[in-house]
Amino acid sequence: MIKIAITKGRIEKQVCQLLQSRGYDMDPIIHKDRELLIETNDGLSMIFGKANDVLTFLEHGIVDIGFVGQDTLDESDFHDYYDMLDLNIGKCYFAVAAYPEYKTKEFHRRKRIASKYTKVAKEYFNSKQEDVEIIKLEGSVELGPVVGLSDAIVDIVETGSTLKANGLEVIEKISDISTKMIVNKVSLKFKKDEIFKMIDRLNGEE
Ligand SMILES: Nc1ncnc2c1ncn2[C@@H]1O[C@H](COP(=O)(O)OP(=O)(O)OP(=O)(O)O)[C@@H](O)[C@H]1O
Ligand SMILES: O=P(O)(O)OC[C@H]1O[C@H](OP(=O)(O)OP(=O)(O)O)[C@H](O)[C@@H]1O
Repeated sequence: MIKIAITKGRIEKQVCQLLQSRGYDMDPIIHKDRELLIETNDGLSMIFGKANDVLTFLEHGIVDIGFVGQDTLDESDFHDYYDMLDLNIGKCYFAVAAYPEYKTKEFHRRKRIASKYTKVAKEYFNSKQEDVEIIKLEGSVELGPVVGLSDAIVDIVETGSTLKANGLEVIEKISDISTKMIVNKVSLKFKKDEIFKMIDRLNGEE
């Protein structure tokens, strides 16, 4: 049996649809109610959790495979996994965003940057050799500039409509995000054939 953790929320449905389109029996998932662990008829055991918890389950060997966004991987300090496949879904990107005047404004103090992804934000501004103050927000990060808490934000942009609705714009794109299939290193040793079979199926090669 292959044990899988799928990130709940936005990408959950797309991952399940992809598995279904590649011939996996997703009926037990489609008809699930509030259950968090489901076993399918073709030997998959699936749990659904918050993005960071998917990494925790994989790190502790509870699951063999995780389906998780690159954003979560970028923000995490855990790197001891194999990044096996880009599913090409859940596509969006990290960007610095602010009011248009940010580009021409002169700052006589450290800029304040709000983000849910403080590690990504820190690394980005470090790479620019800019010393900024990073302020952690848990969500609705666009509020940072709107309420005057920060000069800019580092956040996920998909359609850009949240930025637009709040008068903000992309100042600079940082990096692309999509959903990845990651694998526990020990699992790849002991369940190599099953895992590669799944990769082939997801690649449409079987
Ligand atoms: N517009 C988007 N905003 C945020 N995440 C997106 C977007 N589009 C795709 N994603 C991907 O979906 C994943 C899950 O996002 P989702 O918003 O469902 O959960 P979350 O980030 O844990 O937020 P919440 O705390 O609201 O549950 C993200 O990690 C990212 O990889
Ligand atoms: O470019 P868009 O298509 O508008 O998508 C981007 C928005 O979606 C995400 O927020 P989410 O809805 O997950 O809520 P949150 O801000 O509370 O995390 C992200 O943080 C942006 O706010």
